[in-house]
Amino acid sequence: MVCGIVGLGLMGGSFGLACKGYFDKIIGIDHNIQHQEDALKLGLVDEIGTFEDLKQADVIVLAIPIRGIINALNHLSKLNLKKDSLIIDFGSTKESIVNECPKNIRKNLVASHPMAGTEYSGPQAAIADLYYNKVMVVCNIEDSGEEQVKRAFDIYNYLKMQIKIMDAKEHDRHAAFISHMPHIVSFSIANSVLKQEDKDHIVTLAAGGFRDMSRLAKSNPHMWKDIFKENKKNLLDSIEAFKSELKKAKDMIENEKWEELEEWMKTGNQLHKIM
Ligand SMILES: NC(=O)C1=CN([C@@H]2O[C@H](COP(=O)(O)OP(=O)(O)OC[C@H]3O[C@@H](n4cnc5c(N)ncnc54)[C@H](O)[C@@H]3O)[C@@H](O)[C@H]2O)C=CC1
Ligand SMILES: O=C(O)C(=O)Cc1ccc(O)cc1
Repeated sequence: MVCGIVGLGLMGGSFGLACKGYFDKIIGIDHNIQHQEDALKLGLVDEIGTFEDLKQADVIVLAIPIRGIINALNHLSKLNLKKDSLIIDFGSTKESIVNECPKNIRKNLVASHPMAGTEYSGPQAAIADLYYNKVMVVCNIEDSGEEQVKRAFDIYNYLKMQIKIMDAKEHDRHAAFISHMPHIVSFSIANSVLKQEDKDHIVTLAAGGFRDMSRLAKSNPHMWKDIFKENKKNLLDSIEAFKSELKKAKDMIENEKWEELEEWMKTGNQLHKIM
């Protein structure tokens, strides 16, 4: 079986590494020549190709930013793909992808979101066990072909992933609160500390907590701009919810409601009991 991976960065590269034993051949496509060379050197794919080569692919993986995925789907809809080929996308939002997928290839697409990743990007960031034991959210499977869903699930099982089925609109709402807003908060922490503090004090006083809270601020701004743009409405709601908690904390501190503040923190302690 032949696989074509579009986007040889963290997600596409890691998929290539992990699926070596599943496919007979993996063709990699990337618009960045350096990334093509790195992907070959790192053994993420067997060869570098073009969109035309995807005509021979049984499985096509789109691991590029969301608008790029939608453009690629439009491009694929005009190619003479194998009849039952499976197209998987790894976009972090799902509603625009399922809504804007051209009708003639909608059955080929199994819209997926791996709840796995890191703050690093590019082929050098690829790791073989990125997907191992992680959740793969699959959206609106009723619009995908039966054969395609079966094949996608077989690949996810091969990767030892836990499959969860979700409606795309609901997925985007939940992802805004649980994944996207925390990234905004981390960037806000990084920017506010950079404005207030100098390098020496940051290095001296950065303990584990600060490193944990600011880790996501290392993430790729280009990729995240796309995610925030696609999920604008839900993201704004999640920022409002966060602002309201921050204001509550500020008011309790200002008015010296220390007992109330302690209770509020005890509520926050509950989160990690369910994860
Ligand atoms: N980074 C993460 O932790 C996660 C990312 N995702 C999603 O996966 C997708 C890929 O993300 P990453 O692998 O992290 O990004 P990345 O930046 O590491 O890799 C993307 C690769 O695609 C190439 N590329 C971009 N646009 C292209 C195009 N139009 N045609 C050909 N090549 C193109 C880039 O040169 C780069 O090599 C994004 O949609 C992202 O939202 C999903 C889950 C986790
Ligand atoms: O680095 C982390 O902890 C992440 O949260 C990575 C991540 C980024 C984007 C996604 O859509 C899913 C996971």
